[in-house]
Amino acid sequence: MDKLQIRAAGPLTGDVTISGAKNAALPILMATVLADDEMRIGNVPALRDVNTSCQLLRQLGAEVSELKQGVVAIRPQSIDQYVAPYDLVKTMRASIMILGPLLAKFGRADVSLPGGCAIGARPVNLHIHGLQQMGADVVVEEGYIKARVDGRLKGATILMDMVSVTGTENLMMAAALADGVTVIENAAREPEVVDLANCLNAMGADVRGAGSDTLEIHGVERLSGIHYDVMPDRIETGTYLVAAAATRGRIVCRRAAPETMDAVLLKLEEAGAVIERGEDWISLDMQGKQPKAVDVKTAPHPAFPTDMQAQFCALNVVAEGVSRVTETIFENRFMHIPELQRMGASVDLEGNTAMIKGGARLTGAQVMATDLRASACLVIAGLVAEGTTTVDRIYHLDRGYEQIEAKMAGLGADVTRVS
Ligand SMILES: CC(=O)N[C@H]1[C@@H](OP(=O)(O)OP(=O)(O)OC[C@H]2O[C@@H](n3ccc(=O)[nH]c3=O)[C@H](O)[C@@H]2O)O[C@H](CO)[C@@H](O)[C@@H]1O
Ligand SMILES: C=C(OP(=O)(O)O)C(=O)O
Repeated sequence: MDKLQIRAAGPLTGDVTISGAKNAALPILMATVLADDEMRIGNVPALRDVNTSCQLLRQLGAEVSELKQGVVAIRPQSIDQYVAPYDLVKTMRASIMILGPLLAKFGRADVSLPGGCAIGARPVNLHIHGLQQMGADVVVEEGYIKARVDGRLKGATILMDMVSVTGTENLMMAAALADGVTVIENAAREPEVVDLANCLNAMGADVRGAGSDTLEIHGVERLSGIHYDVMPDRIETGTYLVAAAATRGRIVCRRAAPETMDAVLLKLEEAGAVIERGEDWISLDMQGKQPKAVDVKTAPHPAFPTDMQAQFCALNVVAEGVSRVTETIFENRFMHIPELQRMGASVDLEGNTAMIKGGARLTGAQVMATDLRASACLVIAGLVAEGTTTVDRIYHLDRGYEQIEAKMAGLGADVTRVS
């Protein structure tokens, strides 16, 4: 199993090119099922989850090209299977987003229940309930969600009990081909939801209100194949910016989407970073100074994203001062804390809050990645620790960071992959 070895190499400096967003690419790949002809998706990151999605589409019978220079072509016309099996779904929770498109287009879908994962239980009751409100017959049997509808789904008014990103996306995709108008209230406002809505609209859908908490989707009878480029990854961008801040560095993120990152950029400024931004770039300069500790509380967009919480824990551990990091989205998203403690971090966990005493002198250790962003947190800690840090189980990292060693090397970091 691959591991990453990290040795401190001073402040990160230079330019890094940001990849397409995992969390936008995955729903958009699932949305290709809805099209009547070929879809070409660009700016697709070469990630394990993207491979899994392509494998899933192939399993359904779609013709899927190899990913070349960020472009994948998908011909959904040959789909003749409607089952997302456990073996694929267990490796990628986002597979649940095949449920809405398959059901809307073909009237049937059997999708394995994703089950819990390291960061929490992550139920999918809101996805199921919304489809039932649109007239689907849904049962959970033998570990599978089995959904059927005779003819088209029907437009409905759906109030989401909680803000759910993939829940909103699943129902938006289903509603795109439904008969009538669907209103989704308390919808997620994440930029990736907007990117999916833009893609659907370019295919001929009529989705209104994306980016607000109320979506109105006027169902259409057919959607066509188009070329669509996925938005830049705001979490990857944030991760490199935090890594630069922790090492007192100075970097520029190219092909980024600054307008999607307000909460994170504000926190970095509070930590003492000088941030500048253009249309598609963000620069960060710590001017050689130690970062200041910042309090963080995660919440749905536009508040601070849970997918950046672990990276800010690493920053706060080496920053000046004390901080509180509160996680409100997932019940078990502090698996990185015990690993940071093994490297010398001073952190007390009290319920959903980490109380962090900054200024730690971290030392390299063997640590275990338990989920995607926890892995990124440990890489950042390794960049400032004395000695060698070995991060095990980096298959988590490969779900979300394209060519992390090469990108880190381009910024002067000493990060190598060992088998
Ligand atoms: C592929 C993708 O886009 N993943 C992102 C997506 O995950 P995902 O869409 O799975 O996360 P949700 O927004 O659905 O989860 C938010 C909260 O709602 C709860 N919930 C959700 C659905 C449901 O049916 N019932 C329920 O109770 C969850 O357990 C969680 O506590 O949004 C998360 C929150 O920003 C991010 O961390 C993930 O990176
Ligand atoms: C939790 C994440 O992803 P997923 O929903 O795919 O597990 C993430 O991107 O941090």
